[in-house]
Amino acid sequence: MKLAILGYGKMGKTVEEIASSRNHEIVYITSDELDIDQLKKADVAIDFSIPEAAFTNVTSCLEHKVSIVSGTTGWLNQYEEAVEVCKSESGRFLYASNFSIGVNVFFELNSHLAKMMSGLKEYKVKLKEIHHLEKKDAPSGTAISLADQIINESNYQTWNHPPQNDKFSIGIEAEREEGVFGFHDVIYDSGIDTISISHNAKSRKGFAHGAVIAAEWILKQDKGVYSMKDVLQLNSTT
Ligand SMILES: NC(=O)C1=CN([C@@H]2O[C@H](COP(=O)(O)OP(=O)(O)OC[C@H]3O[C@@H](n4cnc5c(N)ncnc54)[C@H](OP(=O)(O)O)[C@@H]3O)[C@@H](O)[C@H]2O)C=CC1
Ligand SMILES: O=C(O)C1=N[C@H](C(=O)O)C[C@H](O)C1
Repeated sequence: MKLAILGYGKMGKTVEEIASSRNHEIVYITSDELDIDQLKKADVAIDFSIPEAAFTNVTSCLEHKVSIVSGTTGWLNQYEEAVEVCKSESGRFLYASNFSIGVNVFFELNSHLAKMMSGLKEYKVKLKEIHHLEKKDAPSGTAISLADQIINESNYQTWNHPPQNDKFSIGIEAEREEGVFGFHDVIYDSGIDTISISHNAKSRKGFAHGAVIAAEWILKQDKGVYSMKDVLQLNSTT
């Protein structure tokens, strides 16, 4: 495939490495405002940029008939608007807060566990994420996805960062530590015991690999808005 990389930072460079190893042609790389003539050389673009640029990058791709896979976090207040642009432009758009296969398995576990725990009122859930010092947004997009999944399966109504003392809110703690690629912990605590599930990324390769797989996959699909669940077709028990 002919690939454009939007955002040539830590993730953009890892995407370049993985895409090249899978023999894809990288036709455009930018860390700045889009050059539309360059962008139009691509079949598909992968965006790992910054929260302030993601919406424009996504919608510009859709308007110029370039399929778009975005992993940038911190811009989801504009996600529904991007979905509308995708529909009106008859484009192909896939967003994921986390592209790694391991985290997508973890998402399935999280939903299943939330459903099991929803009747056990003695447990209170909280989330913890740890990332490297350069991360711009907090809490992480993945932590927000985990919280939204729990809300869908339980009586929790919202999430808070930093955590608040509210029984209907899921507290999310975010720590920043040098060299951490991405750690997420879902913790159910009672007076008797603690149950927790966690995911720890050992590098950025899993995120980039998932994004390249998603880009390969989306080019075979009809117009539409997709998620990693569509790509991976994980066999969920929920
Ligand atoms: N969904 C997932 O699986 C994952 C998502 N992420 C998310 O991806 C994003 C990027 O992460 P990361 O690579 O670590 O961050 P970096 O800060 O290393 O990279 C971001 C890059 O975007 C560039 N940029 C700035 N403005 C634009 C623009 N208008 N168009 C395109 N690029 C631009 C920056 O350039 P400059 O430095 O010159 O400003 C920088 O090179 C974050 O939101 C992060 O949370 C990260 C890992 C996995
Ligand atoms: O910024 C990062 O590094 C990461 N961001 C994503 C997020 O916000 O969830 C995914 C991953 O945890 C790494």
